[in-house]
Amino acid sequence: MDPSNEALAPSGPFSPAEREAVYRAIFTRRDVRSQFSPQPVPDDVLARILTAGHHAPSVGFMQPWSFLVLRCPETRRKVQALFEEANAEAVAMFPPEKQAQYRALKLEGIVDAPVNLCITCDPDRAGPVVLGRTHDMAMDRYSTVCAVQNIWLAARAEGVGVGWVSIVDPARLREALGIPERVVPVAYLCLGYVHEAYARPELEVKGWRQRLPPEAVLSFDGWDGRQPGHPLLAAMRAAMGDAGS
Ligand SMILES: Cc1cc2c(cc1C)N(C[C@H](O)[C@H](O)[C@H](O)COP(=O)(O)O)c1[nH]c(=O)[nH]c(=O)c1N2
Repeated sequence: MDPSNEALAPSGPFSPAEREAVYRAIFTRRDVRSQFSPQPVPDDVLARILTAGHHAPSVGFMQPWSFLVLRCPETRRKVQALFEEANAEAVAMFPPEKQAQYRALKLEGIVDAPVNLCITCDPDRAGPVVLGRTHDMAMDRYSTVCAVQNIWLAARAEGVGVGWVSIVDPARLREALGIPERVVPVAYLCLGYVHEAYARPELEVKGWRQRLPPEAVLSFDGWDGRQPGHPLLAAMRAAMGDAGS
């Protein structure tokens, strides 16, 4: 018998209530920009959230992430200034008729949120040849994003909102935080307790963009395999209706 079999543990479905809780976290998770309470996020709560991140899947079990916890107001003000600069460039990239709407959006909560996280990816964490990264070097970044998603969902369950800010020049962010050249800043997140949040994405509420219907994202047996009458589409539509977001 394979001795590693002894490490197996039962892995059946969750109870209905547990399953509901997981889906509730998924469907009520929001990108938060404006509703942060200044109430500090205690270390034990942050530890649970970060541990969820550290238990994400990763290519070759590489665990390429680092979690930089940023509480110092001065550091966050520096990043806020980087955002302001990048955002002024960003607005000019949109068609003229979208620029006023873009300007009216609040796209970060860097100093409003009591804690920020910068989540980085170290491509050298597990040596030059990594199981599973042999044919696509981007797999380490994808793994880091899995950690981000775990953090986002765990935070939701804790009543902590998360906002991802990507309107920052990555090289300047690296410099501001003393991140080595080889390390990639993947995500900059603002975290804080929230007492209310949008039921649907804020960009949808504010008319920027709508959630796509299932037929826009589903195909069968290849890229072009559209099947408009497929029962999976109707079932997904119903599930999206139940999710209400
Ligand atoms: C990689 C990445 C990067 C960003 C985002 C998300 C992700 C995944 N989002 C949040 C984004 O706008 C939001 O997720 C969608 O609008 C959907 O809304 P919910 O997350 O469902 O609330 C985001 N939001 C924002 O206000 N400023 C930003 O710079 C970014 N950047």
